[in-house]
Amino acid sequence: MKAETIMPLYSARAIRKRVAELGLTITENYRETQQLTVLCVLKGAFIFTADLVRNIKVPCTIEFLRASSYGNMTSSSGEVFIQHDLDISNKDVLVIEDIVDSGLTLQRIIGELDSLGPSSLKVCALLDKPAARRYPVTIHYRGFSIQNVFVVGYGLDAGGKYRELPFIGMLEQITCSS
Ligand SMILES: O=P(O)(O)OC[C@H]1O[C@H](OP(=O)(O)OP(=O)(O)O)[C@H](O)[C@@H]1O
Ligand code: HPA
Ligand SMILES: [Mg+2]
Repeated sequence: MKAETIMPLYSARAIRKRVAELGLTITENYRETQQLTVLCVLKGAFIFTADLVRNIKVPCTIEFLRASSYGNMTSSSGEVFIQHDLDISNKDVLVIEDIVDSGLTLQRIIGELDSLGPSSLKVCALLDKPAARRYPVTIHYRGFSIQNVFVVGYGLDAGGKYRELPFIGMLEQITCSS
């Protein structure tokens, strides 16, 4: 029998502190911008985006894009399903991701958004897993760099579970004798 445990990695307090720092840096870098388009990548980035935008002191328009490739698995299916109804022509766009793992999702999103003619396109990711990267991508604002482990909480899921946790933890599967 398999059971799951979660080993805490970043507490709610540590996340709050880092999100505030990111907000300050982003505010500084966009201080001349009239209206920043913040693009939340659903579902994983919904909590991070909600917290981050309250730390960005520049007028924002919040938009959403749906990207999915993991489904119920802990490794990428290799295909990314993307859905949106964006009009970002001539807009300053900041893409918000919860995690960049293989890089496939972000690479596909950037390809799609580039074709829509934004005036600038940058990426903010809470978590970066550089050891897992297979598709090169640029992350302009990074919360934490983590090892090659599967993490959950603060928006991140495993098969749809654990998004609601206020902290980020490593998912561990243990085999129990029954
Ligand atoms: O760098 P990659 O290997 O592509 O992995 C990163 C992507 O995978 C997760 O999305 P997922 O497909 O699980 O959808 P979800 O956000 O709805 O959970 C995560 O939220 C990122 O968007
Ligand atoms: O480590 C992860 N956790 C949750 N979702 C993910 N999607 C890519 N990597 C991860
Ligand atoms: Mg997921």
